[in-house]
Amino acid sequence: MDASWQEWTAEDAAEWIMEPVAGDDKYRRGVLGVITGSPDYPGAAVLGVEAAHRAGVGMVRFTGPRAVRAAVLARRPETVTMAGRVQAWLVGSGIDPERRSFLLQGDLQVALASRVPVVLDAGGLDLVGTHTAPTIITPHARELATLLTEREIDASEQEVREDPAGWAERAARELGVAVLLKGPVTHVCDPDGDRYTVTAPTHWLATAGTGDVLGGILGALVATHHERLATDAEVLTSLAATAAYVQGEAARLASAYVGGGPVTALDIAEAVPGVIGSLLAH
Ligand SMILES: NC(=O)C1=CN([C@@H]2O[C@H](COP(=O)(O)OP(=O)(O)OC[C@H]3O[C@@H](n4cnc5c(N)ncnc54)[C@H](OP(=O)(O)O)[C@@H]3O)[C@@H](O)[C@H]2O)[C@@H](O)CC1
Ligand SMILES: Nc1ncnc2c1ncn2[C@@H]1O[C@H](COP(=O)(O)OP(=O)(O)O)[C@@H](O)[C@H]1O
Repeated sequence: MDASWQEWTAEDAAEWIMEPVAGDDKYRRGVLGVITGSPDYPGAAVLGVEAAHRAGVGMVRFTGPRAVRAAVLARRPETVTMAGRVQAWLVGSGIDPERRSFLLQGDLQVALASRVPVVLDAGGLDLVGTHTAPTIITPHARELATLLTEREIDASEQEVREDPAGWAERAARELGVAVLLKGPVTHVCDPDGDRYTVTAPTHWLATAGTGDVLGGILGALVATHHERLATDAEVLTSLAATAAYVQGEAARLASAYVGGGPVTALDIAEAVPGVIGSLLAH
């Protein structure tokens, strides 16, 4: 690996966990707006919302089709489905970009016009460049290749897998946003030259829905750091590296709990509070 990439450590991550203080309430802590899931992929919405709650956000406001809302509320009744002000957005997990409904297009326009920081995942990746708010994209190799090819930068999934550092940097430069490129080693960078890696501590992470969980953790961290982000958008990369670190450690912890056995995405979300607790004790 290129020596200019810095591996993110527990000490680094511990600096980016916002602990509540006496003067806080749910709004001061930060509200995350979530537009994820679809009738085809309701589970992605459930997983992201679960992870955001577990990562310690003030509130989650969820927007989505009725059946998806019902699934989210069945798992996490703490979620608010009434529209209102938010401090950050998580958009795209479990959404098919080819099948965005009229209603969804309207919700996306409102979200992206609000100028608060945005995490774009999966079916929201093509929205990059349509708004001016601080933005981080969270593709895996195939999604990054597709996104770049759509912007007339030819890239194949194989090429991205072979040189994730190079393609993550190129994407950040060409698209003008922060990039978290998922993989066994996750690469996080931005156009200003911040470059961090997070090496997954277990390969059990390679299972359906763990990326949706990562989106929820990152959304929560972005929402809880909204005040800092208002003056310093560059910290998006530190928050993203922290999210990947927390996700990886949660997977390790969940797997250790079953003697090194397999974990599901929901197991990982449920292990997030334990990881955050140990980071705070650091
Ligand atoms: N619980 C949920 O709701 C979950 C929801 N999720 C949500 O799903 C959405 C899509 O995410 P993704 O990563 O699958 O997207 P994408 O890059 O388009 O991949 C498609 C490519 O994979 C390939 N392929 C398919 N099957 C294959 C096979 N058996 N073996 C080998 N290849 C196979 C397929 O190839 P094809 O079959 O077309 O030849 C195509 O190239 C996204 O919104 C995400 O958030 C996920 O997080 C999971 C949990
Ligand atoms: N071989 C691997 N070892 C460890 N972690 C992996 C491996 N492959 C993928 N990951 C991680 O698993 C997660 C998968 O996310 P993603 O590809 O978005 O899947 P999904 O869409 O099913 O949620 C990412 O956080 C990625 O970094």
